[in-house]
Amino acid sequence: MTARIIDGKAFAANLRARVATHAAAFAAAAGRPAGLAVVLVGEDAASSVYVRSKGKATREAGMASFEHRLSTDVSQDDLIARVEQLNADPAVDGILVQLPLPKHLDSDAVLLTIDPDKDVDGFHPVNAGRLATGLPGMVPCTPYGCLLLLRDVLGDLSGMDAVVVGRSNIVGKPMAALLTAESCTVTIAHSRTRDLADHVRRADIVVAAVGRANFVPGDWIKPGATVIDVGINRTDAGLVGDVDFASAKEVAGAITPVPGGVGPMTIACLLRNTLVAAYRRAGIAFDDKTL
Ligand SMILES: Nc1nc(=O)c2c([nH]1)NC[C@@H]1CN(c3ccc(C(=O)N[C@@H](CCC(=O)O)C(=O)O)cc3)C=[N+]21
Repeated sequence: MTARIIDGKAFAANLRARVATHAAAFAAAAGRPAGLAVVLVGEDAASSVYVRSKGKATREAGMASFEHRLSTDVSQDDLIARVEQLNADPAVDGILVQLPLPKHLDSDAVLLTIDPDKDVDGFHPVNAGRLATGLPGMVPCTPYGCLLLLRDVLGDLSGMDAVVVGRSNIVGKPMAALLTAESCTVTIAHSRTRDLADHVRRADIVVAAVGRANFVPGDWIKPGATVIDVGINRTDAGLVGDVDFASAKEVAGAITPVPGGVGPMTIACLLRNTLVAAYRRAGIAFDDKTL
């Protein structure tokens, strides 16, 4: 059996087009476009490219993009002052502080400063708590993008066995919370998990987010399972995921490629979250389940 390759790039393009339609309606209703502010500290080349492509996607969706570039040696106080300025700015609906930050900065303290209702990354502990308790809030972009792909492939996820490999606050933990809310039976596996292969072999859904190239081999995958690969690892062989794609695609029912899988969904969901934040802040009704 050879797996269906899940086209995250096409799905994300479709989602961005739908966001653009709603963003135009928002601008007409609110008398201003939805706005996303991205704060980039330092000159890291990869981050710079990434921030530029986010700005482009934001404008293409009919939203305002505000880029704030700060010097590598910016002080903690000055960075926090910048975030507070964006919290107070009525034209800004979403704030994203590009991670990782230079080592002299305390990213937890910076993330705590972001107004939770403008926290389009969903990284603020208030949003983690809202997600864990089923309250409306901002959901982290990458796990939400994974969920949209899973629903598209599988429909109702209720009762399925899911394994999330990786327990980060950015992907693993919120992914597990989302799958639990979909009534999956969720296992969170990590570097200390015993008999990891056995856990993965039981899973109808495998989400790999460990940050290690080709970490999950095909012979761990249950035949027909749906495999979502969150990893983006730069190797001599190019960009590869956390799943060994060549062997896994021979066993899985469906699998995301790297690149072209989860990555493009992350950006599309960032735009989606910015629109949701804009509607909530403006007090205009919007059914965010349609996005
Ligand atoms: N506050 C914050 N929020 C983030 O969401 C955030 C961040 N910081 N720091 C960096 C990481 C990385 N990240 C990616 C998003 C999309 C692709 C993406 O679209 N990748 C494409 C192309 C990859 C390529 O060719 O380089 C793909 O997978 O097909 C990659 C990486 C978001 N991040």
